[in-house]
Amino acid sequence: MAAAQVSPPPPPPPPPPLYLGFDFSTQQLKVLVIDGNLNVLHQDNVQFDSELSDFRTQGGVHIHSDRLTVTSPVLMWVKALDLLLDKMKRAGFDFSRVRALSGSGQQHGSVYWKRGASETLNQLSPDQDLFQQLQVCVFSVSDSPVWMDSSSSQQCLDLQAAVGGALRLAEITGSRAYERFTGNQICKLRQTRPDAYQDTERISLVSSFAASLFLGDYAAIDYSDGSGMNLLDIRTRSWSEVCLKATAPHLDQLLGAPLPSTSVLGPVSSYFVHRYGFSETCRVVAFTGDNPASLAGMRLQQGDIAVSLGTSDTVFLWIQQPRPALEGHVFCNPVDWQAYMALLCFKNGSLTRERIRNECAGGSWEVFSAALRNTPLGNNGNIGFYFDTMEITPPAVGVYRFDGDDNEVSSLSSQVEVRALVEGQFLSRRLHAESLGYSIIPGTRVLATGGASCNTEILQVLSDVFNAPVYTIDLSNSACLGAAYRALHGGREASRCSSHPRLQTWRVFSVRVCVCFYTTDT
Ligand SMILES: Nc1ncnc2c1ncn2[C@@H]1O[C@H](COP(=O)(O)OP(=O)(O)O)[C@@H](O)[C@H]1O
Ligand SMILES: O=C(CO)[C@@H](O)[C@H](O)COP(=O)(O)O
Repeated sequence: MAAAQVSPPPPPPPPPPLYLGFDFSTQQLKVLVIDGNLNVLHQDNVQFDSELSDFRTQGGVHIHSDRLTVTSPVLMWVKALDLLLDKMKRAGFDFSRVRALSGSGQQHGSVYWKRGASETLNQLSPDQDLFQQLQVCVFSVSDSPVWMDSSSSQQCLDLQAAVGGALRLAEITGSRAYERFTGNQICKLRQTRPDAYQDTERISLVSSFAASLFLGDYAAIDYSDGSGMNLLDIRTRSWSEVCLKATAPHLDQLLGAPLPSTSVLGPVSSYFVHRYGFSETCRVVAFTGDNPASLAGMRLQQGDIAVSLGTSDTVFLWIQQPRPALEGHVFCNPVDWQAYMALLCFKNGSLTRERIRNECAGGSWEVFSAALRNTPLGNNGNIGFYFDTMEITPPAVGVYRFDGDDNEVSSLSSQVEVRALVEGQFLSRRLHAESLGYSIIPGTRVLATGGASCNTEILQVLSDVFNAPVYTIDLSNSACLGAAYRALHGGREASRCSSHPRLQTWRVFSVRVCVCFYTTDT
């Protein structure tokens, strides 16, 4: 008699796919993992100063002796990626489940690939880490200029003169000439280091540099981060001939063609497949700037104002039509290619708060927060404006303190100084936003993110000064989250859908008392 046929049990379903978002920001490299239901499953980071101390950065950068030039070692970013992926591997992370990855980078910074570098990128051996293979002969400039740099004033003046003035430049590129914007940095490099420039075969932004590592090939610059270069025509979304010509000959060949921020660039390079076990089908979605990625991560809606408290403080919002001005920036929108985002950037943000914390609160955020709790809203009229380094908005430097009678004073008591700083910072964010026409009206939501947004006392001051409720989500690195969302949606419009579950997790800080606003010219 024939034995009864027992069919084997069905194979277990494959584990659900995952999506990675990276953020190459000023002080650290971060990663965040989500599943297809947008649940955050894992987060990790590498701090540049402490975990890569051989590079001797402070706050992720080197400030040069002229106090204007600010750079970061490009190999530090490469080594940070080795370290982060090794940490994840050691923690047992299953890279084979990653269906797509994307990322963001601090805006405006530039990376210069040496002639022949693309071959090295194409032929990476999985037996060695990226740092070992990229440390020689791959970068023509080892110290990348970053967003904190303000050493290209002459190049800014020249560019504005060449295109017909500051407002004309703003009409084309979304911004008047700014020192940190990449085109002016490229122009300065060409003039001051012609040999290094001649030896360059490709120029990337920090975001497209990071995407290139994953792709094993040069990644395109996306429209949104490309808007921070003073080179892209934000309406035609192509390089502006007049700006290119004024910056460097044949620059378009060094930059490659820009692409929509939602582009899928291709599969991850075989290096990552063999070294970490990524699937060959894992896709790399275009990387973008950290502020554009935050806009995606915070799911900004029309009328919302986002305040990012990272290394820089930024204020940004989603806009439908560009209205470039002499202050602030208009970038192409990273989520909806027909829309735009407006942004103001303040250089003296977290690092200035850290200085005052060190001087007035013994280096403790807890003591700093207690000072905010123990001082009254409005600070009895005491106020301060702290521009430790040349500010971007407004272009000013120095520390200015005023007492309740509006007299300039040289010092304030510790607790009063803490409140004077934070109120002064947020007052400036509000005044500059309003002077550009961003209205804070009943119903406006202020959405806070970035490292300092974990501090509830700071958020309370933000709410009081903006006279509006401030919302946060339960994690402060919205750039990473936005990058993971962008990976998940793989360039699809769906990333704009408003019925997002994370909206349920916003926490609100409400206005305590209607603030009596200061009158000041700053
Ligand atoms: N508890 C806190 N209170 C205020 N600020 C904080 C707190 N924790 C971290 N920060 C600030 O967050 C900053 C880093 O923010 P983050 O968004 O991670 O920066 P970036 O993305 O630019 O590297 C630090 O410089 C620090 O001053
Ligand atoms: O220059 C700008 C925006 O224009 C900065 O916001 C940089 O993008 C750096 O971002 P963080 O590291 O401070 O988040």
